[in-house]
Amino acid sequence: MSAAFSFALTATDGAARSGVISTPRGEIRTPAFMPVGTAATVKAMMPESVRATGADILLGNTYHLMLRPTAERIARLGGLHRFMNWERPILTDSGGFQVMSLAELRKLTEEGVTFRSHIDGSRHRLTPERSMEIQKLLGSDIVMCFDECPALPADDKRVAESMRLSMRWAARSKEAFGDRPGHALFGIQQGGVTQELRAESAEALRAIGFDGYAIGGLAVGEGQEAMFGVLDYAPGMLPEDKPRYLMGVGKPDDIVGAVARGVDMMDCVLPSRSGRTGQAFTRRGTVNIKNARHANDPRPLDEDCTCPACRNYSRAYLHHVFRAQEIISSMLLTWHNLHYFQEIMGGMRAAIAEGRFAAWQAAFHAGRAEGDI
Ligand SMILES: CNc1nc2cc3c(=O)[nH]c(N)nc3c(CCN)c2[nH]1
Repeated sequence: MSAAFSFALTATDGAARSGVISTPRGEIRTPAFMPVGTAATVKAMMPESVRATGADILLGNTYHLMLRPTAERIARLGGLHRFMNWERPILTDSGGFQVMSLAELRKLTEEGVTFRSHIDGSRHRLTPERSMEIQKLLGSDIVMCFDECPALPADDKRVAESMRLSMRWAARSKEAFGDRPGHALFGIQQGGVTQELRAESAEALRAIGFDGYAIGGLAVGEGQEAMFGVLDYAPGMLPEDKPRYLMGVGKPDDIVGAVARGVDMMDCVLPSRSGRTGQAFTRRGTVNIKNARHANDPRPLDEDCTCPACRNYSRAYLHHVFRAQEIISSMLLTWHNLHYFQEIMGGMRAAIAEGRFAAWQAAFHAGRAEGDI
């Protein structure tokens, strides 16, 4: 177990990279997909099941945990790892994005954001300093700077002002984070879809200096083409020897396209949230299990999948328990989706290490139907 936080690049293939992030709580194989455990749980999954899917790290959220059960209570109970029985690495987001998308009566100033809880209407304030304090109380291994992610559509002036505010907040986050061996602080690049603003943001973050660099401000409705357009240049603006984390992405083909452009880490609620709404991702395309055509189908979701849902259950069964709103429906579909997402990551890691990523990417796309299967 290393006492420090470090990143080792082990292979590159075109712009794609594979490597290992070492932390005191274990290693993270990159490219990595992080399941989202917003309220100290990956919904419908036991932590040991999350590990069984192949996840090395999961994500928690400052915003949700500060409101309920509060960071102070989690700290008193031994920190987030003990609290949720996940002893491997945890990355926590800093709260700014969630405040803007969830909270009510938000007020944004240079100091930070004041808002009312979407749970009980209580008043709260988040600043770079308070966000660092909360993430320290939680005990997360990778801490995110407190930033603002502008909602689209936004004109260049608004995006530039927002990015520059986030860069001032990044400096305050770094100052407040202090020197914490074994813990990492990641800066977050902003700048919308404007290359000059992305470059200005990358330079500002480099000057401050971080253990890793996230690409924020994307997957907010710009669409895959515009997102890939930014990813054609943004990862290369960030330090080559540090992890690059694309926030909030994405569908399987988004993830593959992002890794092809140099991204090392991603997180997304899609596999878990879709699992609860009856949508299963497979190598041949998407299965909407509530569709009547699955009612009598004895086959598994995916004959080539080794997850518990595909090994032991038919589409007919999954169709039945979804329609009956049985709890096992969310459990099985979430497990399958997270297993499949980790299979994609494992396939890419091996392909990059062996210099055959282009062939792997072609095979990935060849097997997929556009619509539902
Ligand atoms: C789903 N799309 C999406 N875009 C994001 C951008 C940021 C972003 O720009 N900043 C932060 N702090 N988080 C973001 C998140 C949350 C990641 N769990 C995003 N999610």
